Amino acid sequence: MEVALEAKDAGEWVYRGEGAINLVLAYNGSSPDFIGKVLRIQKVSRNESHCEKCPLALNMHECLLWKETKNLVSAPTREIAEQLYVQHVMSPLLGSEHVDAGIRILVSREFLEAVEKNVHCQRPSWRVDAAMVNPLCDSALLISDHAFFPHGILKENICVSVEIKPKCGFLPLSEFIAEGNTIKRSTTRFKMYQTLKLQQGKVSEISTYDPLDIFSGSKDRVHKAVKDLFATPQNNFRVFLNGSLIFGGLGGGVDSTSCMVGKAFEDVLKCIIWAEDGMRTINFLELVAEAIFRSGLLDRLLKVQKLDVVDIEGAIHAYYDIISQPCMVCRELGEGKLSEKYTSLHSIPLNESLKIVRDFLIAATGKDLSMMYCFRPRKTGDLESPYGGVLLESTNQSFDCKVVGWLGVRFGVRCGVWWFEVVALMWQQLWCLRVPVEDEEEEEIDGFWASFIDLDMKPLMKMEYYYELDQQIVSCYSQKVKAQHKLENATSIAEVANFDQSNVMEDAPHSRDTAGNWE
Ligand SMILES: O=P(O)(O)O[C@@H]1[C@@H](OP(=O)(O)O)[C@H](OP(=O)(O)O)[C@H](O)[C@H](OP(=O)(O)O)[C@H]1OP(=O)(O)O
Ligand SMILES: Nc1ncnc2c1ncn2[C@@H]1O[C@H](COP(=O)(O)OP(=O)(O)OP(=O)(O)O)[C@@H](O)[C@H]1O
Ligand SMILES: [Zn+2]
Repeated sequence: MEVALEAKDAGEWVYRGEGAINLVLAYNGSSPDFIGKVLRIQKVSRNESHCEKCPLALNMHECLLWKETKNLVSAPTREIAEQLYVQHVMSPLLGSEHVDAGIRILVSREFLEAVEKNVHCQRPSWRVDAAMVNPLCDSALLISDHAFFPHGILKENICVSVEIKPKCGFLPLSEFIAEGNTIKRSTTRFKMYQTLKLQQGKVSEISTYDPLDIFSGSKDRVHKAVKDLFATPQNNFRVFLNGSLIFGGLGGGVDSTSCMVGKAFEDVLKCIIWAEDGMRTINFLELVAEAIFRSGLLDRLLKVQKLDVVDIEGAIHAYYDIISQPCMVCRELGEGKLSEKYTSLHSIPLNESLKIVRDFLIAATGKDLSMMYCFRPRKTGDLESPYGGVLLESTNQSFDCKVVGWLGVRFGVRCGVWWFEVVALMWQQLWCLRVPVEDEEEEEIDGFWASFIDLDMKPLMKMEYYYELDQQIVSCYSQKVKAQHKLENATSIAEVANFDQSNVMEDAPHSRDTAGNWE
């Protein structure tokens, strides 16, 4: 592989966003090889005393775990293994038409250092404090820029894209959930985690978003989810206009840099939603909900997430068997409390333990990925679009059907007289775009373009962390519920007055009573 990017190229790459592990740059130059692409560069934590070259390939136990997946264990570096994981594990599960595993290209150290300098002031400060571009990585991932419609980043086109990180969309049923953690069966991890995040200062307010709504399959609940995401975007909702963030936080988490709010967002939507003032945001959110609902993408995603059948409280036991270490969880429970179900989990064949943990980690990728939906209005009078379109004769407004068909529907609602005309046209177009896929299912690809991003393989060594975090989340939330009950039941005014909620929250529980409930 020849070095593709040198220091002189750094100026053509602009900051797009970042997560905990990667920094993403969009291409702003004129090379046909890079137009329509983003570059995903690995970061390194500032806490690490020295930068390492990108870590070597999978460790021994990971090789055991992924041995059945084509070429994964023989990959010379972890980065290549990760790319193969997207290609051979996640893409078949989520649909190859919605996943781009990307290609790796060589980058020089000088390129990475120049990029680090160039983007420094655009990065959220807490992300800067936490990590920097790893200058010792010699390659980066080149992926399709999902903020734009495929096959055409034409300067004159307007493209609005929406990024959603839906998180875990189901309540666990696992028999391995401890009695004291029963609350997990009725309250989402997302909701419980909000309490802990607030306490740790990772978010500034509790999100109103409920992942069960977006995965519900009910149009009204999907619409509610989108409105809630808009109200509390955190790192779950972002909107880009031609690749520039116009709504949501750049780095996620506590950073709530809403680049545009209220009137400003309403105004910027003028270029895509042709409705009267005060109605554009509402219409836009309905458009997004409609796209999510019709895409069916979340049904696929939910299946992937549900590969986690036994929950971390079951998978952790299988993990210790894989790494051939004594199980810390069973040890902590002690002889007296050790349930038969855990001991039987330790006596299953290794292949079954491997499957449990493998499926758990695939599901973990599914619970952390994001989706990008892309919308584009058609230029007035342009009937040559490769995507087919709808012409609203009354206003002479055309829509690229693959992108914004549903805008037409909303427009009809607002302007009653055009309603029937638009709906009739829409159905004709949508029907044309239904395509048969394997196993005779029908998949709808109408109205927008949708892709999955951030499909990283989760390291096996994160299992203990997952277990600890899960316990912490439940314990913190249980404590809050208990405190609320106490408050509700307080009979005397003095008791209410003396109640100091912040003390309760700061004093996060770490022990259980004899029934296994959090104290
Ligand atoms: O555990 P969670 O649910 O907090 O997920 C982590 C995410 O936190 P979130 O709650 O979405 O803000 C977290 O996102 P942020 O850094 O908070 O934006 C990462 O996505 C992390 O994955 P990785 O370490 O980058 O591979 C995610 O870790 P994984 O659990 O997916 O390994
Ligand atoms: N292919 C893409 N097209 C457009 N934008 C992208 C693409 N990939 C990533 N981004 C943007 O860059 C941001 C960071 O990317 P990504 O989520 O892959 O980073 P990460 O460090 O792996 O995240 P996490 O902390 O969730 O693990 C995304 O939130 C998204 O806004
Ligand atoms: Zn055990």
